[in-house]
Amino acid sequence: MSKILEIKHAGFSYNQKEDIFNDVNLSLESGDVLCILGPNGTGKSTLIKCMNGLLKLNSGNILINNQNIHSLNKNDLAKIIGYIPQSHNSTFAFSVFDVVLMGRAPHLSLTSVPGDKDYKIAEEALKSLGISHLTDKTYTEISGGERQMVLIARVLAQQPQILLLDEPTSHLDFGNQIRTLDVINKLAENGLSVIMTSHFPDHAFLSSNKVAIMNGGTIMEIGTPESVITEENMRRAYNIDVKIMEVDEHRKACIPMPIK
Ligand SMILES: Nc1ncnc2c1ncn2[C@@H]1O[C@H](COP(=O)(O)OP(=O)(O)OP(=O)(O)O)[C@@H](O)[C@H]1O
Repeated sequence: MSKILEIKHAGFSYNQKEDIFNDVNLSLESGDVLCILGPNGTGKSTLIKCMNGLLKLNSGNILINNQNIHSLNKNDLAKIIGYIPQSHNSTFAFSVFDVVLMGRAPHLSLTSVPGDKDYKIAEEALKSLGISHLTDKTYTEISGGERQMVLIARVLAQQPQILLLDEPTSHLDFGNQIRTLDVINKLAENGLSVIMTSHFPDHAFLSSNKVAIMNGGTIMEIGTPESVITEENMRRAYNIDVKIMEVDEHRKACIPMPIK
């Protein structure tokens, strides 16, 4: 299968002195869900920002559909890549529906306005996440978790080929975390490629076919969830003991053990 995204020997530094990461290599095919785990401050969000073209690598390349990311203009990139940052504040009192409808912007020309098709796509995005009841609410007056769901709806309305999600479940209640992972799984079944960062190895077991652990300035391990989320790798990455348990024949769970 052809690679939709490829990162080759990527290195990045904010100040040209200390590298945040070096020699990062990974690739994504249509329908892949890659979960990036790793301790705080190891560069997961920075790498996601490089994949979105917001930051420029110091070394190496990022290819989107075999084209260098920096050869694509902003609008073309927005048609291919949807991105939800770790935190997002809006000071404008848009309605939830308008926020979701804004996801259609890359598909409209400078002079056109959203049409019936765009309205329908925005409605469907809200419905697929079970949040149609928020449609007429004011975005600045809903909870942090509700806002996170609305941003996911907006990025779904954008209909990208690649979805970059920086800790997509961080503000969500237990049920909405699992429902969001389920939506991600369904989108991937339809060919969307997803890269998400997470602090929950179990979320990778639930929704990913690839896992990478960022640690010590590079990708420490990459592969299937079963091969990467091991007791030894979790100890190396997080310096804690975990037990990997079989929930059933298709599912494992990562249980943290008390610190002795
Ligand atoms: N704008 C910036 N300027 C300078 N340094 C930064 C900037 N943003 C992040 N850093 C530094 O880069 C390193 C990696 O940060 P990053 O946010 O990518 O880590 P992370 O793995 O996503 O962390 P977390 O799991 O805590 O969200 C950290 O040491 C951080 O302090």
